[in-house]
Amino acid sequence: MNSVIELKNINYRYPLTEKKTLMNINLNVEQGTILGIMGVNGSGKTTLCNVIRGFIPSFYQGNLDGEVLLDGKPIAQYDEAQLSMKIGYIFQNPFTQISGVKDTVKEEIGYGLENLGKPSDEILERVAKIINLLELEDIQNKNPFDLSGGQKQLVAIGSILALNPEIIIFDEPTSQLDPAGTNRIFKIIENLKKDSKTVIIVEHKIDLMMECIDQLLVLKSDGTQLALGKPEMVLKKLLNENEVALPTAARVYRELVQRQLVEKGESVPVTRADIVSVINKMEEA
Ligand SMILES: Nc1ncnc2c1ncn2[C@@H]1O[C@H](COP(=O)(O)OP(=O)(O)OP(=O)(O)O)[C@@H](O)[C@H]1O
Repeated sequence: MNSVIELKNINYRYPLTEKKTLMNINLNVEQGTILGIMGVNGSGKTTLCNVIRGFIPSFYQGNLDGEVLLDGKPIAQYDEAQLSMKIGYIFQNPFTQISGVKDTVKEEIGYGLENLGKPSDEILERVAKIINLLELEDIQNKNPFDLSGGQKQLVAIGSILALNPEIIIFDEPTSQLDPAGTNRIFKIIENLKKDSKTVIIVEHKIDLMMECIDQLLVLKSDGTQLALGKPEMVLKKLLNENEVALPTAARVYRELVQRQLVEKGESVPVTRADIVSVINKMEEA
């Protein structure tokens, strides 16, 4: 498999701050896989996304050490236009993503394509597809500023998906969404993987995140890397730490092990199906 994103020994300090926000981060994301990032508030998840997108150091400045490679090439060798086409970034705050220059949701979703100079029939076709995918039919003619927070978040996601980037970074994409909207986004993420897209997701709804990720990175509160790897192995490590909250499957498993109802195995259940299978086996025994 091709390594799409590689971070080698990343250390970063924001301007005018004394403490580094990220320390010794090493990461490798293969094409068509989903990386989940977990960590408490302020552990550096958004900062890390900004490093991968190249906003650090170009926009935020500060001191960045280490290497960021995209498709094996240093990120500094890509210009901003190339990066914006290659990597879609869905910001934590959807309000910052709305362009402010379009009067309707459908125009807003097509705005990025328009900037790329795509022909209008292609824009119309792609926008219609996105509206259908995100179920935005009822609000497609509304002004983006007249939308609720959750609706704005869906429009912001739609604007990025319309551009069809190879890599998509979702920084807390469901923070404003109700359960139906949240499920829609996770379905879309699974479909992106089927389309061989590479996805990075930061999400506090960890149970849902566990259902779709291939690799899990956990940041410590001091900005260092606590664990990276297959979720079942990372969660095994987290069982003995109090650094972050565990997903439900792992918490239930830890309780069952502590009560000596199941024997501790090589890996830890990650998904709902995993823990159901542990419980079924326990009942059979
Ligand atoms: N522009 C900035 N200048 C200086 N420090 C910053 C800046 N942006 C973020 N920080 C600091 O960097 C640290 C990491 O912030 P970051 O937003 O990356 O964390 P996070 O893990 O994404 O948090 P959350 O879960 O709350 O979104 C925090 O201590 C924050 O105060």
